[in-house]
Amino acid sequence: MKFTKMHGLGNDFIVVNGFIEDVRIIFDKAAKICDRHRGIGADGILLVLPSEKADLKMRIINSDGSEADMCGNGIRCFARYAFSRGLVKKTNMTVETLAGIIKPEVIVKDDLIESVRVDMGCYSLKCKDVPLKEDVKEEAVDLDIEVDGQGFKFTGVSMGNPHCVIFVDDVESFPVEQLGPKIENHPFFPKKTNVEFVQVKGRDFLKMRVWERGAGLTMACGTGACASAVAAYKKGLTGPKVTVNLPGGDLYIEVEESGRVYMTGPAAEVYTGEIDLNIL
Ligand SMILES: N[C@@H](CCC[C@H](N)C(=O)O)C(=O)O
Repeated sequence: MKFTKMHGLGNDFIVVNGFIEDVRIIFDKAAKICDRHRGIGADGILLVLPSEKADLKMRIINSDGSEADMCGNGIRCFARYAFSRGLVKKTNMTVETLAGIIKPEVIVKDDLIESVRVDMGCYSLKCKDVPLKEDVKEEAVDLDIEVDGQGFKFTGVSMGNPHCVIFVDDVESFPVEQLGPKIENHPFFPKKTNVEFVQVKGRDFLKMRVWERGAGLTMACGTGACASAVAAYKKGLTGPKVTVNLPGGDLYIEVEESGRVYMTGPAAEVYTGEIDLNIL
């Protein structure tokens, strides 16, 4: 199987072109392919597929083999891959995902791809959309959760995939690896959840670390950055446009009154390779 290794702020992916590869076997082998010691190694796999509803379809498989509805860093890599290989000829494209049609735009300057701006669709704070086990409130803002005997306030956000955003005083020293997996698997979240720990540094600046559903600690999460920006804005902690600083770098997020969210950031290609999946 031929593949391309890409990343968005260090959130890394194995991209496979489903127009030329038989991708069916990948679902069973995903965890082995993503293993950093015995496989290629990545936070996830992106499948490039034909679509009847959009220019292309993207499927996302987490490093534990589970399928995700959406991936923010992934869609920027996907758009760069599709544009640079001529699968889509225009800089604006539509991509079918399990979270609906997402619209990335490749930003080209001096013949080089500088960044990708993505219309991520609309967020939802409704408990049933996040989803939360119980429909406790009209909006999932400032709900209580207890882990390891400690209580936290969280905001549940759907960006097509589930997010639990927790504001903390000092994100650098926060025990993300200890509490992240417990919140990911907390009974509140029937489909599990991505978990963002966020420090407000200013009206237009957030610092965030993430524990991802199905992938654990990653250097960045695009949908997580969008969910954090939404939660901060809804709580009045920031304005609608923020830079979100993650361990892998910065993303720029804009939240519109309509609920539509835009994300801008880089996407990089690292190398192409070929692997015999029978040996895994
Ligand atoms: N890293 C991604 C999110 C990938 C999917 C996520 N782990 C899930 O299961 O929802 C991003 O950049 O958004």
